[in-house]
Amino acid sequence: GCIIQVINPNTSRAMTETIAAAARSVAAPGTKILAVCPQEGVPSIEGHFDEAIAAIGVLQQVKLGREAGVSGHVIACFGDPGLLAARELANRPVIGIAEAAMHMATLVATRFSIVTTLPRTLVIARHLLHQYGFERHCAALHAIDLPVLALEDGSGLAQQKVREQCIQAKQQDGSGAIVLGCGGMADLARELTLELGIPVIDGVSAAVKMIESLNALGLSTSKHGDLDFPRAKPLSGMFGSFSG
Ligand SMILES: O=C(O)C[C@H]1NC(=O)NC1=O
Repeated sequence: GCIIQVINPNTSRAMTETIAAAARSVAAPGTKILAVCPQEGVPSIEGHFDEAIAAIGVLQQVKLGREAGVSGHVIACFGDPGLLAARELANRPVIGIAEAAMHMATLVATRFSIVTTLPRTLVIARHLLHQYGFERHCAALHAIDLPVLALEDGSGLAQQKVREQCIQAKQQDGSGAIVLGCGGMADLARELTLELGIPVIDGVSAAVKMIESLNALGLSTSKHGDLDFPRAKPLSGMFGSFSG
């Protein structure tokens, strides 16, 4: 069996549990999910500053996962923070939930919509569409205009807003699939797919199955070229723990 490390880059334990449950719901019988989050950092990731802080925690967790011998790593935040840096550190596959969900959407529809949290994070999704080459596949992006942790406040308001945005996207965007733009929405995909009759895709579960596929194909992060391990050099202060 194999172990897949699923990293919630924010420090919200409730969201880590939501993410872990989504990962476990699709994991193959022989796959163990190791759900983690950084010891220190940001409680939610809602912009460029938060992403920069969260990326350090992602790298610390990837290093721990590599030392524990995990068979792959999932970065369970829709901004995929630290993705390429993590691939330099890792010897196994590293997949972000945004790229995973976007890839899956292109396999079932010619165009997809994205539903995320705060309007200010729409630009992050746009940057990823450009980076991954999916701009022409994305018909529209929507935000529920609630903070990320509203998904964990127990009121159900954020979940209702996600549902409303998905219904609007299905009716207005001309897209055949919808990508959920937050790790905290991971538990909503199955029910929304059934209720709305359109593929609603969660990147956490998509990424877990992609890691299992890469493992089954004997494929892992290429260490030939720019994703080779970082060049050795003395790292000072808090970064010393990355040395060696
Ligand atoms: O960008 C967002 O809205 C969602 C993103 N932030 C976060 O803390 N986890 C996420 O998936």
